[in-house]
Amino acid sequence: MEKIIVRGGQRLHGTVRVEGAKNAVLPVIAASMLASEGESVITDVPVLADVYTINEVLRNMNASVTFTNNTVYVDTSRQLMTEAPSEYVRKMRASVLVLGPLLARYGHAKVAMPGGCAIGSRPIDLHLKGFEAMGAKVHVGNGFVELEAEGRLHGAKIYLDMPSVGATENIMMAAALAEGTTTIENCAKEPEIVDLANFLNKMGAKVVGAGTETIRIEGAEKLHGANHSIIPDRVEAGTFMVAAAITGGNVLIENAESEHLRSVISKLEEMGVTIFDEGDGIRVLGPDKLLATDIKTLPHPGFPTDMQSQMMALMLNAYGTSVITETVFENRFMHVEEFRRMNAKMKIEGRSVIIEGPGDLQGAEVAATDLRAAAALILAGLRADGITRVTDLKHLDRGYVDFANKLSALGASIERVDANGDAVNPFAHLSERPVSFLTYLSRS
Ligand SMILES: CC(=O)N[C@H]1[C@@H](OP(=O)(O)OP(=O)(O)OC[C@H]2O[C@@H](n3ccc(=O)[nH]c3=O)[C@H](O)[C@@H]2O)O[C@H](CO)[C@@H](O)[C@@H]1O
Ligand SMILES: C=C(OP(=O)(O)O)C(=O)O
Repeated sequence: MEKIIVRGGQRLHGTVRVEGAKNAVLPVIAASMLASEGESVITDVPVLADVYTINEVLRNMNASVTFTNNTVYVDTSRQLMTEAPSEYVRKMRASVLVLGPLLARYGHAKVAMPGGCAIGSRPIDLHLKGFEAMGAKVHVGNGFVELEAEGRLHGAKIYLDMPSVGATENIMMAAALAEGTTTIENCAKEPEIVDLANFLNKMGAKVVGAGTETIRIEGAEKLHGANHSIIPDRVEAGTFMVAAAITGGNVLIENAESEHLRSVISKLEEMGVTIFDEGDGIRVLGPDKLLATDIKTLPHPGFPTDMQSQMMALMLNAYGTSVITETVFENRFMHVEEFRRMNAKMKIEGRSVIIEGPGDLQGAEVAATDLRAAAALILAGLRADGITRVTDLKHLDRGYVDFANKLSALGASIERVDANGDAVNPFAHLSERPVSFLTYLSRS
């Protein structure tokens, strides 16, 4: 089994560049299926396992998809199949984002029902209620969800019980080809929602209000392919901010957008970290002594759940009592047990974790429980005494491009090795060799 081996104690310094956002590119590639003519050219695409998975989903439905040089070319002008291949859908929950585009374009869509995962049960009831309001019939059974509509979907007024990112995206995509106007109230306001709305508008849709709590979409009769570049990954940027902070380092994070990271920046500043905009990025200076703080995860612009475990690694090294409250996912504390293997002192109380710091973190063999936990354990290893070995790297590769090498370039003592202890770089030339990457992932 592959491992990342980290020797703690190096201060990070230098420059790192963040990639396009995973959580923006997946819905954008799904949305490209709405085009009945022309090619979509999507740039600044990160070379991630999830991108290969969504590309395979589309290819298996008869779309033409090419991924090279961080650019995805999608042509969906020929007739698509409306059932997504379960083999790939099961690898990634974001595959449910094909439902909205297929339903709107063909009046039919079928995918394997996504199950729960390591961070919670993750139902899709809000997506389905939205489709029903627009005229679709929903059948759930035998492990599948199937949607049918006679003729075009119609516009509807939809109120989301909670501002779900995926439901907002799916409904927005379906509404882009529906007859009439759809409003989504109490919708998600994440930067990735705005990026998707911008792409839809380039395809000929009329979407207004993205980034606020009400989005209005006037349906178009047809949409065409468009060129679009993906926004920077705010979670990758936040992860490198924590890497600089936890090691008392000095790192310039290029291509990071501070407007998307307000809540993270504010909490890091409370902990004593110095942060300022520089050029097209953010400079982060870690203090000698980190201070405790509290965070509560919330929908944007609140503190992102996708940064919760990385902040936990930081708080383990901060002076005082820190409390993390997770309100978005009911089960996103699996990494606590792994941190305990590293001698972390923390207590789970309901949806909160109480951390007494600074602990005396020691290197240990730990397993990634989800993709952000993978990064968080590596971050903890950067500061721990001795050697940390992190396994289950398939999670990491879903969301971080070349994480170990990027940290190594900043001065970390880190390497990725295979079962024989030989160095590996799974990302070398990947964009030219998607199939071998998928093979690699299924092995790791
Ligand atoms: C690919 C992608 O963009 N993933 C992100 C997206 O996931 P995702 O879109 O799955 O997250 P949601 O915003 O939908 O989920 C938020 C909460 O709403 C609940 N819920 C959601 C839909 C629904 O129909 N019913 C329901 O109850 C979920 O169980 C969860 O408790 O937003 C999450 C919250 O910021 C991030 O952690 C994920 O990284
Ligand atoms: C939870 C995440 O992603 P996904 O919704 O794709 O599982 C994440 O990016 O941290």
